[in-house]
Amino acid sequence: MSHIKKIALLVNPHSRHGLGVRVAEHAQRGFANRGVAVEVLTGSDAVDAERLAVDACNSDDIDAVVVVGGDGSIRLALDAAVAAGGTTPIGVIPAGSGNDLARALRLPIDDVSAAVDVIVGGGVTRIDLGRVTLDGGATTTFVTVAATGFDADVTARAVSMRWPKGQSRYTLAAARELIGLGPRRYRIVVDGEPKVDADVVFAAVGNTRSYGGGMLVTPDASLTDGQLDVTLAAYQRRLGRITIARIFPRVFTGTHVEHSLVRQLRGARIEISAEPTALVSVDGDVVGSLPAVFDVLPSAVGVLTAG
Ligand SMILES: Nc1ncnc2c1ncn2[C@@H]1O[C@H](COP(=O)(O)OP(=O)(O)OP(=O)(O)O)[C@@H](O)[C@H]1O
Repeated sequence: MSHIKKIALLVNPHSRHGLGVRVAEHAQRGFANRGVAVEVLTGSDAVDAERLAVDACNSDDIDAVVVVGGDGSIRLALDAAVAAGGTTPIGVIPAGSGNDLARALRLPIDDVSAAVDVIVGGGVTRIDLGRVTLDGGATTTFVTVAATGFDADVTARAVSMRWPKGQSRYTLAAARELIGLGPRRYRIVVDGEPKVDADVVFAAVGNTRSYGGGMLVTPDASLTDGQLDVTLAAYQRRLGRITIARIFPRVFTGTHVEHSLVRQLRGARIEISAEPTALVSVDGDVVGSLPAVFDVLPSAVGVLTAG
């Protein structure tokens, strides 16, 4: 018998341009059919949604907080679970644009009934969270990938575009950002050891393998290893734009890491600075700029997964 008897369903009505509401109705029927009681929570904004999620995690009669939304909403619920002591498991009904956490955990995407089955099954995997500390001390957690430099510039541009949808939005945004591409001197320290002092195009710090809807930027990252994976691309003045234009599409398959200008690092604490500075985005939201420290909160929270 499942121990999931009552859930709080945290719905982001704005995820994937409003799709979240319909997905939530479908999920509610699924839970009702399986005898699980549902309390629907819809915040008036992201801050209100996180407050509701913390209250639900602290409530004795809620067995899990289930998110209907994308990675931004999931991060909000995971933060709430950590704030409430990290014992309430988080379920995921994917309804975002990217759904990269769901991909990493092999959760059903575009199959609400199957996602409900996973949640009712009650299996829990404890996962790591990433954390960014910006200059001045402000912190933000992330669940998928923190991007800096060219790929944060691409993210910033892509999220501001209404068209096209899906991965082609990133390709178009990348083409536009290539026009103004220049080198930045990056210094990267991994677990106290200086590793990089070079002209770099981008450095991404991954908790999951993919971001942006399956782009395998840190293809060997694991949610359960207590480490963060870094992928960076060196800048070569002569080859700059052409090389990046060649490397970038290979991110979709993860084969970019085989290119001689691309390097991978792994550690629990990554310090990155750049001259000139570069944007930092986490889970697809721009949060500030370098310098920043990226570290891991190992096994911080439980997510409902199959088996
Ligand atoms: N009730 C709410 N009202 C307004 N904003 C919300 C609410 N709940 C969550 N949000 C915010 O909306 C943003 C986007 O939501 P979400 O990640 O669910 O969808 P998405 O952007 O379509 O998907 P993805 O992150 O996979 O690209 C997140 O940053 C999240 O914090």
